[in-house]
Amino acid sequence: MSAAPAQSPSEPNPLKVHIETLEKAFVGRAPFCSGSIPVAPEDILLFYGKDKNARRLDFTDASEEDLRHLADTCDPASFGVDNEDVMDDSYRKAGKLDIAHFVTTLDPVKCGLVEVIRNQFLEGPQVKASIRVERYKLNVYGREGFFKGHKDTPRSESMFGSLVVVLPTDHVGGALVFRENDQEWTFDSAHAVARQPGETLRLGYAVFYSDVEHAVTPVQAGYRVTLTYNLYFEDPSPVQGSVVLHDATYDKLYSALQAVLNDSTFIPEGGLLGFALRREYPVRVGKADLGTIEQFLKGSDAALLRACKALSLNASFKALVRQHATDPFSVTPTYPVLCNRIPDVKRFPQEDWDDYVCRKFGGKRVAMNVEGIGSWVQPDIKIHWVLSPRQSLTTSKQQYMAFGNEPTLTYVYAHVCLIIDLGPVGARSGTNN
Ligand SMILES: O=C(O)CCC(=O)C(=O)O
Ligand SMILES: [Fe+2]
Repeated sequence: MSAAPAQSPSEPNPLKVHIETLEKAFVGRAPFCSGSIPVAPEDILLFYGKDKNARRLDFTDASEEDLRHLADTCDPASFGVDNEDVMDDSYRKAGKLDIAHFVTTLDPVKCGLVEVIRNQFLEGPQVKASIRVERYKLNVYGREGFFKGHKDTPRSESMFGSLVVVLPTDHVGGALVFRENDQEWTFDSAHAVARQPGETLRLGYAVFYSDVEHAVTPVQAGYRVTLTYNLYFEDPSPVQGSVVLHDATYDKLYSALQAVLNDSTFIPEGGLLGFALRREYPVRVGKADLGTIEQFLKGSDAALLRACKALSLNASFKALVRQHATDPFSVTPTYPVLCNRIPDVKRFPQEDWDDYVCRKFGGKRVAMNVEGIGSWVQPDIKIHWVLSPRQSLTTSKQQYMAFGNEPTLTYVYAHVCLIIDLGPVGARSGTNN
């Protein structure tokens, strides 16, 4: 009888290789798309004002004087920190008009922007989802106007994205910058709308998931005028539609999961496979069950769930909650706890925090590296993380204190995980793959 060959130190660890395969497959498209689109002159008329004497501005030939009048009519734009409206021109220097103070002839459906959202931004069955485009604000950035990095405040569970339309005015600077993990993308919107005499008028646009950090760099000359819209899924987005649409991320994830699960050396005894979702999701403060998340998944997160369903895997959404000690030196460190819902941890006891969360919310302590944890504390479960959560999730005020474009604490962004409970080889799922 020959002994099983010992693994040499130079040989890659097969579990690690499989985990890396899954991680690579769980990469979707960039979290935004941008460009320019031709527009008819009659579609870029603006009527604005705060009293009976509204003014008409035609963007086909707006003069510097016209734009200055618009800028002077604007209110200084604030931004939201928690539920406070903060005015701080080291963070945002711009003028804004609320929807009561302007109307435009621009129709995002007629001018082709909704088509762009479907064809260039959404993926898989969501291409067919019905989308609501809600007019939100008009912003004017004069010389040295800017907006530092922020996420757009979630306004409901079904809000998935933001649309920024840059009107055709001569200006320099004011690029939109998107950041995610270690990546950064720049959309030079001034260049997108610049035109030589006789050239067609064009609108600049950017569509992005509203939980993506974005910023507007300083305007160096001219006026940059934008219209912003909030984007919602009108109905829960179809996870499995009758029409089969090509979805490259889904195909990659399906094949990778299938290949990995077919390998009988991959977690042969069964266990938990964890994916921190790529995007964050709006949850209502104080009513934070994870029930609505499935309906409004974005990009590669939606593809992942579809692939799990197609393979009949037992997958569920969970929140990984970590203790946030007000004074980390005064409490004993605890393991993070995996919960079925998002507990409101604000008033939890600091000592024996994990016991409390487990008891009250049916949570399970997860074996993870925690500095200073005593060997007498035992975790309840181990998760093989394909993508481990970078941040914890709580509803504590500090955790949610994020810079948004609107002061509100009705909805906040939550980090959520998808956990696959894998059976042993031969009984991986409901259909024994
Ligand atoms: O004006 C822009 O380009 C973006 C504005 C923005 O991010 C916001 O209003 O939240
Ligand atoms: Fe924004």
